[in-house]
Amino acid sequence: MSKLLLAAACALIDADGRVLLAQRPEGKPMGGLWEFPGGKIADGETPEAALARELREELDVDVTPACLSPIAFASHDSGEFHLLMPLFVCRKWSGRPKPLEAAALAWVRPGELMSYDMPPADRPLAAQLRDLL
Ligand SMILES: Nc1nc2c([nH]c(=O)n2[C@@H]2O[C@H](COP(=O)(O)OP(=O)(O)OP(=O)(O)O)[C@@H](O)[C@H]2O)c(=O)[nH]1
Repeated sequence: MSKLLLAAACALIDADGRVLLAQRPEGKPMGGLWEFPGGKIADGETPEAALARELREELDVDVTPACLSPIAFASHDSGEFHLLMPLFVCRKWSGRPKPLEAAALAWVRPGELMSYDMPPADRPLAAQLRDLL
């Protein structure tokens, strides 16, 4: 098996039930694709702490671990590494999301999630999220 890569991702859900997607910048692997905000879990970090850090760095929003609910996970082999990534949902945060690292942000209705071009690991997650919301 390729090396395990641990990451964590979060679906922020707004009051209208829309999901926040972030577009990966061109020049990064999978540039241009739409993903859930998040990133790699550092050594010694919990998934929740990694997400709180990443959401602050990427979006300038603050979340508390108590507001993060895990709903699904991706287990996907890219050839180069095997990604293991829990997906959390979060309905309560502080701050207004800004694209500090993403090329763009989009608030997406659950029924439209599958029309966004996403990394392969995300497609089953998006389908589960759509069915859940
Ligand atoms: N954040 C995030 N990463 C994802 C998703 N789907 C997916 O395959 N990944 C992969 O998970 C890994 C971690 O993501 P990342 O590149 O955002 O992590 P990071 O911010 O720590 O990266 P960097 O510091 O190397 O730029 C990457 O290989 C990324 O391609 C997703 O929905 N959200």
